[in-house]
Amino acid sequence: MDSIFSANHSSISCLKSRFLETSKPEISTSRNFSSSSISFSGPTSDLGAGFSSIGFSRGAMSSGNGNYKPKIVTGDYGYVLEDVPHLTDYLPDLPTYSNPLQDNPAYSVVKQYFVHVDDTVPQKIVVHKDSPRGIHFRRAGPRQRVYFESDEVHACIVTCGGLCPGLNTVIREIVCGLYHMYGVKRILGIDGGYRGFYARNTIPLTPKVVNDIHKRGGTILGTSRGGHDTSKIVDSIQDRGINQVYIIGGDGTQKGASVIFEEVRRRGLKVAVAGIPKTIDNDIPVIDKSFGFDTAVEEAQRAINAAHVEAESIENGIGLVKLMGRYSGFIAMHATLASRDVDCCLIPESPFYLEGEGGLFEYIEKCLKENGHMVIVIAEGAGQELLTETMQSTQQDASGNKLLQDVGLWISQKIKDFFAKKRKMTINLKYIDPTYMIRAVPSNASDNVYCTLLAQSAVHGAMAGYTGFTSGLVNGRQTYIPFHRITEKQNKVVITDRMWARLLSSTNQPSFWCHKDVIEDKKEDNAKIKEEGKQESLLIDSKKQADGPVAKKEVSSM
Ligand SMILES: Nc1ncnc2c1ncn2[C@@H]1O[C@H](COP(=O)(O)OP(=O)(O)O)[C@@H](O)[C@H]1O
Ligand SMILES: O=P(O)(O)OC[C@H]1O[C@](O)(COP(=O)(O)O)[C@@H](O)[C@@H]1O
Ligand SMILES: [Mg+2]
Repeated sequence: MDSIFSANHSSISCLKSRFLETSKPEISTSRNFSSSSISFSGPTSDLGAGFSSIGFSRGAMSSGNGNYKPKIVTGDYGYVLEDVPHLTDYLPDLPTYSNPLQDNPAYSVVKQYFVHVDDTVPQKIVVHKDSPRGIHFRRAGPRQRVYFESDEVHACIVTCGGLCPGLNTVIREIVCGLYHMYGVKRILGIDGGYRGFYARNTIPLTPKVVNDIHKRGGTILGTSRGGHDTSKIVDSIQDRGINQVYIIGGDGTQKGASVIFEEVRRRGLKVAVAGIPKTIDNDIPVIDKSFGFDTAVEEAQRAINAAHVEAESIENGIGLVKLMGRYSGFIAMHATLASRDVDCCLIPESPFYLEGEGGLFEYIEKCLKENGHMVIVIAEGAGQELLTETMQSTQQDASGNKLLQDVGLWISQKIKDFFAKKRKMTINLKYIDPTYMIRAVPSNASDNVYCTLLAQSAVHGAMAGYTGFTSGLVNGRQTYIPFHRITEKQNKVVITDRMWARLLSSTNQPSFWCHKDVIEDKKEDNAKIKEEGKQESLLIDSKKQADGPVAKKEVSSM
């Protein structure tokens, strides 16, 4: 549990009711439809027996989360479900329909068509005998009852932010999923990212239109940064009569999706807002990994191979490859681990230094002496703190992301200068920058399968009336994750984790860490783990307090 979680006792609303997905949700919570301070409690159809829900407020919400109060359900043994919003949270009287998948010949052999409403997926799977069961997310998949009739649905899809392999596959599978599984015929593509909602024409999408697009890189819808104007976007959604919005994009995009959801809810619209997380940098938290990441790592191998061939063919050859990773070095780390030809991997999370004992130059010299060549992989965000003040950029892109200087060029120059001036040694450095090549390719086979699952999960979720969620893989299972969990922080390589140790032992590079730093960091980690444990018990205690005698009576009357 995050330390920024703080219980808000006044917003606690108890809800105990046996769930039956076949029945219309019973609403037993207080709701305030006109204001944004709704105390969210899930539709009873989505709560398992014996669980209760509790409204929580976050002390520090990331931008785009407005007044949203996380929807928390607690159970025995420290079980916590971070649930996603549902349309019935603010539109309690929505009718339900039986899921058309029941009549779909493709699914007729499936033993169990529908995901059990009680199915949730744990965030932590490594546990001890006495560990509380911890945080869970709702399992994704088709539900027995849906909240939209097929011909009522008017869906739209938008792609935002930087490119990533697999965008077209996700678009294709949303269209085909809606069309073939749910009989939805009206699907629009929004042209060129968020601003396309109000500044461009739309693109009608059918299975025929999207049939072959997964074989192409990029996004057939186009993308952009900036241009998020919430009221214009929601006006456009309302004016066009759109009632399902599929938003594919990274952390910035999901923040944008979160404020769209807030505005839709404030206006009381029957519009499901579903996110599909996209990030080549793999910097979105909670999920196992992002789609396109494997493809990018695979594509990076080509650049690393080229660097290796160049380096080993010439005396004192150094092959330097710059890979993407603004704040997170996952691509560089995985590409290095996959390649085995890399002697040094530099990422934003692991500060390094150039000169002196244990520094980069000393290590390069050692590699050249021992092997006659070496390969270095550097993530674009690595070593930014080493650039001189004049080199450090204050510029931002249209979305407000910091624009980085080319660390690859900078470090190439530094290495050349050092060996020429200080060692009077001739080195041959070849700098390869495949940045855009690794994200402009079509997704590989495993990413295609992953994209399909993410897209279909999003479709099942929206049809089932869930909203304000991102579809994501958690411990190998498809889940629905509330937006705030995706946007509140960035996923980063933890250099005190075993994965980074594996990398260090594979490259034999220096850690650039002194013993004291390691101890300090471990202390910090332990303190964090303790704090997390404390927060989880706090959540459960306040839940028990909130239940009190009234809740007990409700339980016994079930
Ligand atoms: N805090 C935010 N609130 C609303 N919209 C945002 C926010 N941050 C980014 N966006 C919008 O999301 C879109 C994509 O963001 P960007 O950071 O460029 O890419 P990514 O989603 O891949 O991280 C842009 O159109 C941007 O305007
Ligand atoms: O030149 P662009 O399109 O701004 O993209 C460059 C940036 O995009 C990224 O791939 C990440 O982009 P997103 O945040 O859109 O996922 C970074 O690694 C890189 O710095
Ligand atoms: Mg981003």
